[in-house]
Amino acid sequence: MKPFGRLLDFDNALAIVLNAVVPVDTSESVPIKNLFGRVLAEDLRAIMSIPPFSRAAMDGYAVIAEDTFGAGRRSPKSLRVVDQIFAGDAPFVTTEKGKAVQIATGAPMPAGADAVVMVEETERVDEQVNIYKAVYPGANIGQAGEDIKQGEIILKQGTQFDAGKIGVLASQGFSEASVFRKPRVAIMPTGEEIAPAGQALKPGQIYDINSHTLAAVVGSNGGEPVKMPIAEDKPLKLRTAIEKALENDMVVISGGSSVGERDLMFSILEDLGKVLFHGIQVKPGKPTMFAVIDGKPVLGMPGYPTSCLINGHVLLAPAVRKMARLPVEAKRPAEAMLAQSVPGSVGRRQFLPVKLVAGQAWPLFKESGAITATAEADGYLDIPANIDILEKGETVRVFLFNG
Ligand SMILES: Nc1nc2c(c(=O)[nH]1)N[C@H]1C(S)=C(S)[C@@H](COP(=O)(O)OP(=O)(O)OC[C@H]3O[C@@H](n4cnc5c(N)ncnc54)[C@H](O)[C@@H]3O)O[C@H]1N2
Ligand code: MOO
Repeated sequence: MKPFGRLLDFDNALAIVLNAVVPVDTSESVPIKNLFGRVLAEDLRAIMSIPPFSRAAMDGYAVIAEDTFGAGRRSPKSLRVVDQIFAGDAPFVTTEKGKAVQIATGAPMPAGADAVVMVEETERVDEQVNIYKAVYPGANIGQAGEDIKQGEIILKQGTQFDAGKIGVLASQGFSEASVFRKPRVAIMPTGEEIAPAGQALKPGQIYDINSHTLAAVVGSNGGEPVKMPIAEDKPLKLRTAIEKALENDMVVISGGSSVGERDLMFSILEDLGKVLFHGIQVKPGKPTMFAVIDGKPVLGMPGYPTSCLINGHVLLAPAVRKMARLPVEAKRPAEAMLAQSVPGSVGRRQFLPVKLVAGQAWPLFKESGAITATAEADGYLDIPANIDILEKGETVRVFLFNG
């Protein structure tokens, strides 16, 4: 058994982890339908202006604005309708003074016309149209290049695709983009007592929770979770499993991080590489450890599901985001009133899951082994190490898991 020794404070632990992870620098081409959330690997320039041609922004009549000057409800201007253009038609008709062309929203403007009168402001009488409202030049027209100009950078390297940015890409007729490869994060559960779903439990066994919660954290922060088989707590087996997992960009191990007889992780990691810390002044998550092996980061998470998941949010997620080239998540805390008093954990900074109900924060922590606390939680309180008690009714800041 190996005691922890000196515990590191959380900010230092996070800094060590972030310092050791490197952003991926290889890219791949991904079809547009799979681009949501991906990170663009190069600056993208417009190959065409959008709209590519000036087009009607309203259904109505394309006119020479001057012909409508002075038009009013009681003094309409009458123009001769010479043609009709639908969206998708090639622009061929020309408008001359005294003439109008019936036009649909999105149809190319006929040469000569410089405005569109909305159909609501007109009355059609056979070949004539009465215009009841004057329009200024440019009225109700989407000008060519008004949205995007050919040659300009439309999306910068490092942009994360959301719905709007996918739309900008689509405007150019691009069906794929070059994005950074997702960092592959191997997730390795350990322990004789852990069984995979679908397998009957032997006495003393429980189903694997951590590899699934960690995979969700990795996936939602731009990484690709690579699930490894559950490793037995035997030195040789663990060592071989870790070596295999190191084929990926990062390895996250759950369990065996504490100081029990079978908690072998520290000595194996120290043997394979360098353990940079073991033990953080946080609750939950004290036994968390971090090593670097052949330049690859290896994070050892506590086996307890709540400890593992909370530290997944606060320690693993920022590391994955950095590797995936995503911005540091700007945590916007929501203010709430504490619904129950909470004892501090003197000497350990506490990340306490809470549920928000009508502006009140309800503490949910049960014990480190319970998974339901994090399932019900909207976020967590970040309680400093020197707090003895947080009183009911105090205003607290809740860091939302999806905020
Ligand atoms: N003498 C001490 N004992 C413990 C200390 C300590 O400081 N001194 N720290 C405690 C704290 S705090 C934590 S947290 C746990 C962490 O222990 P380990 O990381 O070594 O994890 P295990 O012992 O392997 O497992 C703990 C618990 O979690 C269950 N588990 C493990 N993996 C999974 C999984 N993939 N899915 C679901 N549940 C899992 C495991 O069965 C155990 O019940 O140590 C305390 N002990
Ligand atoms: O540090 Mo442990 O993770 O409190 O349960």
